[in-house]
Amino acid sequence: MKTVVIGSGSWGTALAQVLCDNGQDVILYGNCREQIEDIEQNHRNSMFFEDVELHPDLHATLEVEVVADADIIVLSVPTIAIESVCRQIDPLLKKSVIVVNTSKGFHPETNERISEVIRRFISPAHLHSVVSLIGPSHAEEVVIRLLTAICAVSLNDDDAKVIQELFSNDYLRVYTGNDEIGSETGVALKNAIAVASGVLSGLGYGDNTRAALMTRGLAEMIRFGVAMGGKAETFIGLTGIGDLIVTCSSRHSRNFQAGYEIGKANDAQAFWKYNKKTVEGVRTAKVVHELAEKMGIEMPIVNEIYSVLYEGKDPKRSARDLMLRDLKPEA
Ligand SMILES: NC(=O)C1=CN([C@@H]2O[C@H](COP(=O)(O)OP(=O)(O)OC[C@H]3O[C@@H](n4cnc5c(N)ncnc54)[C@H](OP(=O)(O)O)[C@@H]3O)[C@@H](O)[C@H]2O)C=CC1
Ligand SMILES: O=C(CO)COP(=O)(O)O
Repeated sequence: MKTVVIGSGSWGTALAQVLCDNGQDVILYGNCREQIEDIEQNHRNSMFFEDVELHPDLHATLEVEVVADADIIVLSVPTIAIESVCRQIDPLLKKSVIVVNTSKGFHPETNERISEVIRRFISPAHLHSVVSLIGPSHAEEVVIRLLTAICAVSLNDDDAKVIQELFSNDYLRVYTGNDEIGSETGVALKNAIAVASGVLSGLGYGDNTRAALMTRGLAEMIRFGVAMGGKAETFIGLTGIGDLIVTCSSRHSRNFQAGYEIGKANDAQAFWKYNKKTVEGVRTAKVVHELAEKMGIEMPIVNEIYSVLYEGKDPKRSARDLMLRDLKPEA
């Protein structure tokens, strides 16, 4: 089976290397010449992994036509690019493929989950199924083969198993799941909570604060995910609490890092002016804030991070307002 990974950024490179390690037929497609040439000529992707030497059999190309004879297509681009990539590849496909989504977030305008976007823009004749391969997995650690566990989530159980077997090895353990709504809302929302975690650290708060944020953030993730149609128990798995833990407490997380800078400056202006990295939680905070307001779901942390990012609210005041909300039981 031939796999094409689309997106030569950090996650696409790390996942393509996993498949090389597993002896699979894989090629990485990207639209950035510098990244592709670096991989092909130097076995490195220095823009993302400074000193990591990549698998010698990892090949990368600027030619999107490689998707034509693929059996499996892995999408590793930011959520804002998912629609355009699907539109670009659909006319090129010659087989019915499994599309593996690895992005975490929602469509920036329609607020759809990413599996829904893929089903809308890849024609049924070309789409065998969608599998989301998601969970706690910083690319910086997977690329140096540190032990990691994630989940292949799909409405098609057989294809979830295909993807599980394709990617599993002695450093990457892949579970399967079928709660697409719960898992995809979980991995999206944890990014917004991770921005808040960074803000609180940047403001100088400590471990107690982070534990409180993660616990109450999880409560919001469950409330929102269940209202969208997901199962509560999914949120105590890898695509819920697992991904929340790794993103809220890791120096690798770009969501955490962005929040940290905002907290340190006690202001989000510099983030909007200078950030060039993929920080999915920022858009997710907006999508979830809007959806939750429409559906009447109580999301105090997401609403505060939305106010900091989009309404210029002072982060310190946001933290204080969260502490001084009406007192209530923990539920
Ligand atoms: N990094 C990680 O540890 C993990 C990331 N994810 C998720 O994976 C998704 C991708 O993130 P990540 O790899 O980190 O992001 P990066 O910013 O590291 O890389 C994104 C890559 O996608 C490329 N790209 C953007 N638009 C297109 C397009 N239209 N066609 C082809 N390539 C395109 C970018 O190219 P260019 O540089 O030219 O813009 C870049 O190479 C996100 O949703 C993220 O949440 C999930 C798990 C782990
Ligand atoms: O999703 C991730 C880890 O599971 C990556 O997190 P960041 O996008 O915050 O770096």
